[in-house]
Amino acid sequence: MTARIIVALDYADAAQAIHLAQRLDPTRCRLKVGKELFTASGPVVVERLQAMGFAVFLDLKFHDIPQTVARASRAAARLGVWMMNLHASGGGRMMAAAREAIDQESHHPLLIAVTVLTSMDEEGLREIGVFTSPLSQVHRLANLAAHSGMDGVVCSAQEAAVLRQAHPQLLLVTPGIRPAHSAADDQRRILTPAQALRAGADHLVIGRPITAAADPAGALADILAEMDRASAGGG
Ligand SMILES: O=C(O)c1cc(=O)[nH]c(=O)n1[C@@H]1O[C@H](COP(=O)(O)O)[C@@H](O)[C@H]1O
Repeated sequence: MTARIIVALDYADAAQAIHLAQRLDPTRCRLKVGKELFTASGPVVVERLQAMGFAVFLDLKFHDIPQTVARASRAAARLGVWMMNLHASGGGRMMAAAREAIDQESHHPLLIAVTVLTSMDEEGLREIGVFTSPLSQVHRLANLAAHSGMDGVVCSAQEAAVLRQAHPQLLLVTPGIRPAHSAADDQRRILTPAQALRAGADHLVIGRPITAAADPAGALADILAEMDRASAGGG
């Protein structure tokens, strides 16, 4: 159960991210460095977190022409990160180019494709010309990701059960996780940690419910306990 949680370090600078990391235990969670923190602090923050013993998910969601994404993916692999991601909607050629670039490196991060962002709903998809449900769009992009050599996909836990059946080999990384009674914030497709686990999620990305808590380590411990209960058949 332990390292299934990835804590999203959505901070404005390295000092705040390191401060939070110092309150967490690398045997009990992994950490995610996303666009805000990486843009502000660069690779140094990734290196510092790794030196503290944390496995790092570099969440830059690459989406560009195949050559640009391939070269960016190679740079991410050279940083030694555990996991990295790109947008499946960048297409099969883009994903395959990233796969090929990473395979040529000595260190191979897990390469994960984002399907439909958890902040999107059916109306949000319509706005961008996608006239189908989030579930069917997630399904379509997960199929493409699987055929393009991805190790896994990012999806909402609401879609995890269907994808678990269709793609037993794919890692399912699920943000949009909210313990019961916590605020949804800008997320639209959410589930609790226990529900996500039961749906077949491998890794749960959790930000504000941990980082905005008065006691982040305590909030993480509570979520891990809920997951333990769920996997024991309760919760
Ligand atoms: O790739 C991601 O990690 C991601 C994909 C997605 O569809 N939805 C999503 O929320 N995320 C990330 O997961 C984290 C969720 O944070 P909280 O909403 O604070 O738990 C943020 O860092 C998002 O960037």
